[in-house]
Amino acid sequence: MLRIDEVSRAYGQTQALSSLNLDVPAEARLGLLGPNGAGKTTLLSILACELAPTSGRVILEGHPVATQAGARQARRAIGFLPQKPGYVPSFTAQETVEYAAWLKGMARRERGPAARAMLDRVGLDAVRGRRMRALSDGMVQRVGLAAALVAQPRVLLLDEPTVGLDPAQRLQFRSLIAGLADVAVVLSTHLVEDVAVVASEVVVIDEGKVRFRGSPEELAKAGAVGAPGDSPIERGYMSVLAGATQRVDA
Ligand SMILES: Nc1ncnc2c1ncn2[C@@H]1O[C@H](COP(=O)(O)OP(=O)(O)OP(=O)(O)O)[C@@H](O)[C@H]1O
Repeated sequence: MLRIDEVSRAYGQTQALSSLNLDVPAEARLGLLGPNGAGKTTLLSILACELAPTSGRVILEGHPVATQAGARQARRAIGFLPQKPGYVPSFTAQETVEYAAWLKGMARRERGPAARAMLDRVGLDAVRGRRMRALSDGMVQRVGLAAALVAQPRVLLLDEPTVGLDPAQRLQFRSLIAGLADVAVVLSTHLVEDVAVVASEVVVIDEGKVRFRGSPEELAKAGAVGAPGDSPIERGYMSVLAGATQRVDA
């Protein structure tokens, strides 16, 4: 479905990603775990075709995304909820999602009904006329999800979507993601619990490289005796970061 091939990205002297390979199969549920600065946002922005790699290729449904026009086209197949999306505070929830539909090139007559249907799907039908500035953080995040899904993408990329949400909002958002069908999902997070609920496969990245790829159960098994952490998965994650375990078959 979506694949990156030997992708590197530098910002000046900082090497954010180094020769990274990753494939996202159709209907994948991929949790991307990594500490602050690991390269998660850079990786998702490249997968979303919003940021060009310094070297390497992005391949969508078998076709390399080689030009700016190609990237624009690819973005229609990809829904992206960035870590810090910018919204117009005076727009209503409905207008925000319709605007996203316009950016995706949807026809005028389709935008209103599609936005309404998507806001309904994320449980916000009752507040679709409310302005963005009057919504709670959890609601804003769900509007962002509706906007990312409005053009029915085949891949959905979510960059740390539960940061800043309270525990109830986090649970609600996670169960929304877990319930999505017909779309491949890549969710980046540094919260191990997000992965446990949402992902059937986990990729751990650190210092711009893939350190581990496997199921949440395999990550749990990777926990070294005495590793820090509150759960088996967290102990596995900490062990991978400490270099005690390495399993990459990405
Ligand atoms: N625009 C930029 N200019 C310079 N350096 C950058 C830029 N964006 C990211 N970096 C650096 O690249 C590295 C990877 O950053 P990135 O934001 O991709 O990591 P991350 O895993 O998403 O981190 P976080 O969990 O803190 O969001 C870090 O060292 C970061 O400081």
